[in-house]
Amino acid sequence: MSNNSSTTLPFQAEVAQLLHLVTHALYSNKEIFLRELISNASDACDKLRFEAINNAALYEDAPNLEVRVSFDKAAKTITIADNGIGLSKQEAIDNLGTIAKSGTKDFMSKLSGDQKTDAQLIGQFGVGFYSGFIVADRISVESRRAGAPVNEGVRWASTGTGDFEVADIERAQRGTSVTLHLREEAEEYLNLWKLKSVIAKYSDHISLPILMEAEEWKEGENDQPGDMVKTGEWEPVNKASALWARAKKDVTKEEYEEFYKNISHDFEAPLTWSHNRVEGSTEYTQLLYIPAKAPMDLWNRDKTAGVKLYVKRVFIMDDAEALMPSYLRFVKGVIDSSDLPLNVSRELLQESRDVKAIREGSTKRVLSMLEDLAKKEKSAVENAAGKIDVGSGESVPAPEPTEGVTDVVDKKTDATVPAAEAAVEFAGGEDAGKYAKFYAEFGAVLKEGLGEDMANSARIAKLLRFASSTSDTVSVSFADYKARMKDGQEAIYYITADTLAGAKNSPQLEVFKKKGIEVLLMTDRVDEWALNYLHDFDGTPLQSVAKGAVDLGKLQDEDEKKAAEATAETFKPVLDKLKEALKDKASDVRVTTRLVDSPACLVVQDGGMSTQLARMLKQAGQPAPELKPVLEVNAEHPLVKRLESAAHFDDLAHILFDQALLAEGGMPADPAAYLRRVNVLLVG
Ligand SMILES: Nc1ncnc2c1ncn2[C@@H]1O[C@H](COP(=O)(O)OP(=O)(O)OP(=O)(O)O)[C@@H](O)[C@H]1O
Repeated sequence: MSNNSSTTLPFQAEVAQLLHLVTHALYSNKEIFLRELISNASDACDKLRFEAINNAALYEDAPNLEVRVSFDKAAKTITIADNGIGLSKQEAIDNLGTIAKSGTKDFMSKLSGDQKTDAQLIGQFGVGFYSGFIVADRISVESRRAGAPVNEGVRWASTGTGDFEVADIERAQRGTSVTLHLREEAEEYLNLWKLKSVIAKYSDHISLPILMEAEEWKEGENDQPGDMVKTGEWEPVNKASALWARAKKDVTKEEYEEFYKNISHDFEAPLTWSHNRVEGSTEYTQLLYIPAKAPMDLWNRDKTAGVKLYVKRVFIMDDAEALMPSYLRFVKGVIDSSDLPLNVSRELLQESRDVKAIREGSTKRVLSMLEDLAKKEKSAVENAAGKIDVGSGESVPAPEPTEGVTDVVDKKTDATVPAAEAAVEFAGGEDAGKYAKFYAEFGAVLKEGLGEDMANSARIAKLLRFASSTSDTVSVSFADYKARMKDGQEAIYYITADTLAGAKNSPQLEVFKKKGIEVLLMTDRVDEWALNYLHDFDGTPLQSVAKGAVDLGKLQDEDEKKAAEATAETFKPVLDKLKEALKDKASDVRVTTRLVDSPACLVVQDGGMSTQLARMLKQAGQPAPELKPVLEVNAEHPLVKRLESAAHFDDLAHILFDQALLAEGGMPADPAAYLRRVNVLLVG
């Protein structure tokens, strides 16, 4: 293609769709365009700095990286220019005409047409460059990639409708300048003060200098009114120091929150954060945030990373798994190491012992943040209940000594205050309810840690919360449960089911209810899998009430046991007949004491896969073993008693089995046969 020739290309379909939405849904939040474009400019400078580690020539004759924001009142334009890595023509076509993000289709399908919820979603998705079209009806970009010849510049222009134009240009400066031709409604931004205040609000933490041309007042001549005129001097308008590198006392709550919004694309403030300088064999600064809301791609395995690794302020990578285990994939933030080598490949870094140490340290830090939130919540609840437990060390234990960690300055989430003081401070304060909020959003993800992070599984177990037969809200910890255990109770009992109602009304629970024994109700899909990895809590075994024979240990009195054995004996002939009738479905049939109101239930062998998990695997198209559960019958139940003299023994036997299956949310293997049998009995 010869110089100056211009080509028109269509946007990828998703871009065209997104552009339409962006301009409409984000209109009430239009000033974010400046944040997005400055953030791109800063990323481009980070990329140059990284590439220049091995190729200093890329700096050409301009080693000072910076972003310049300017405006032209007469032409009604704003320009954001950087001297970063720049774009080649092909990169401009690829990056400014398509959306390369994974999960784009999924995201598009979630949009509802409701502006408010869509705005939230789009915000999370990160519209980046395209946000310019909220305020501009035309954008032109001029760029040259660092190191490329002057005649390999590119101009990209679009009105943000169906297509864009690209042309070859000559461009002396490396880097990119983005010029927004403002819509009439956005002309308020043609004002130094306005632009400065938006930059201060959103981009103060950007570590590069953001420069604007200074203005001064000039008196009018010949009776003309005076005006502000540009002086030709460029002045920094941001603090230009990486926020995480500043001392805690110099960073306000608002700045921390704004930085979070910037790196996460979240509209909502985070629940909490922790900012520390870690000293020891590996030295680094960590600024880690817990979001208040789950992103829509929380379940997307190859989602974009939340934690970025810098080495001495140079952005290196955001490989999620290398920095944070997958069960903490909701964490956002920055880690800046002062002693990792800068000039090694990303692949090598992922293998590095230092990176592993950083990952371990950061995992521990996140767990302490969560423990902290949980403690604050507990003391708030206790105080609300009038149990002021100041400084007992119970509600707010002293912070664990973390070797080699120095607090950068004062406290935020890091409990550097003595326990007693902390308990008073937390009582019912703004932290009340935060852990519950966290748990509702991310509890199911956290549970994956039981299987994924054995080293921390005891800490993770303490952070888990469940509903129980005495509490519908997901608020019961294993420790709460243990504190309420009955004298002589030897296990923590739980049941897994698809729904809370299913769990609560499960026949397996009947004897526990009768005896007033609490049972934890687990309804997350991940529970069954995660619980496989947790055999006990603090020395007390965990026991599924749907597995193995019911064993209430010392809670079952001798008389009951004797009576049950006697019933089993007299009932033996019926049991044998039942076994024979159900030999294809049940691995065994036995009399149980676990039922009170129901005639029968299904259990699996101890250590076996539950019927619920097998069902889930099947639904997910995974191979699942054909399970033959044990049918347990309640010999006191009238329906079971009728078996002895039943004319339709076989039908009744199958009905008992299928009903037990239905009661736990399963489906008879042959529903039509089930109905036929019920009908035979109804008319008979
Ligand atoms: N000033 C710039 N200099 C160089 N490349 C840029 C610049 N602005 C954008 N780009 C390129 O265009 C791509 C798309 O930008 P866009 O803002 O849409 O998304 P992003 O920055 O990748 O993602 P996000 O905004 O979610 O962080 C960028 O990844 C980058 O490659």
